Amino acid sequence: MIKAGFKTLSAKSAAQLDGELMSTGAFSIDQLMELAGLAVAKAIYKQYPPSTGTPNKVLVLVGPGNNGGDGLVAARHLKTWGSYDPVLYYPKKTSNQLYSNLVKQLQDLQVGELQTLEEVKALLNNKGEVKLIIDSLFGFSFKPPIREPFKDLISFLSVNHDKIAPVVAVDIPSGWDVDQGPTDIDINASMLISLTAPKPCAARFVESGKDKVHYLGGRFINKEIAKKYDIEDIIDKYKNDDLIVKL
Ligand SMILES: NC(=O)C1=CN([C@@H]2O[C@H](COP(=O)(O)OP(=O)(O)OC[C@H]3O[C@@H](n4cnc5c(N)ncnc54)[C@H](O)[C@@H]3O)[C@@H](O)[C@H]2O)[C@H](O)CC1
Ligand SMILES: [K+]
Repeated sequence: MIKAGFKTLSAKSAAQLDGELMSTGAFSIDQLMELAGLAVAKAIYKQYPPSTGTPNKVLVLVGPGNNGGDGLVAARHLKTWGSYDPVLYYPKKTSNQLYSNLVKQLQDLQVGELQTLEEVKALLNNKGEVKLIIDSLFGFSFKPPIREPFKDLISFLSVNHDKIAPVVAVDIPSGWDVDQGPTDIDINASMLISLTAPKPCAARFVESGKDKVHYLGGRFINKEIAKKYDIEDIIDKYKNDDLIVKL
């Protein structure tokens, strides 16, 4: 599908491609998530380079699925690089070993965690403290309408978007329909990092304002798979050793 000058992958195709990579492609989810999260951190560093002095506080909103996992990996890289200070809000944890490992790695790096939505709101109301918000709540498996506590969280971000830090959406602006785009709840992202290939809602994101910034990351598919899913044009945007590309 071509929209806004780039080819897109529907929610259904994205899930199918993901499954194919991890079956016949012989990738593990850990590998894909590491590359996806690294791309998120790299794109953030490029678009929002840290200011000197105290590490820049980044609020990482972590959802219950793999989109949340990408956020946890990105948080680790940002913390390791030293000039960012990520803090997590991860209200619906799973007991899956992959996630407990990612959380343990962050705890070992002294990455803090907020326990309640009230704490999140209080932190964001403290004007200027948080420099960036990572939206790793929902990706291509999200099905509207949104449930709590995420609805309250995104509504707060939406209502206060002109007073708080910019939101960087991982793969999908959370709350949006993957194929249709905006719903009645808008996280008001300033930047979107599409993983593997943009989904149809990315076209709506780009059209929603001239300041919207769009990156591509998650460089893990070969030419054969790109051809099968008709996304060769988008994959060809990477040059040499690029891990991310600004679209
Ligand atoms: N190949 C790739 O591109 C890779 C992408 N990655 C990332 O993974 C997500 C997709 O992950 P998945 O686990 O399939 O799902 P989500 O994270 O989107 O969310 C599922 C999660 O959310 C719950 N949920 C769904 N709808 C709602 C709702 N209306 N309200 C509340 N909760 C909802 C659902 O129950 C699940 O718990 C992709 O976008 C990329 O970011 C991989 O990291 C690497 C490979
Ligand atoms: K997201």
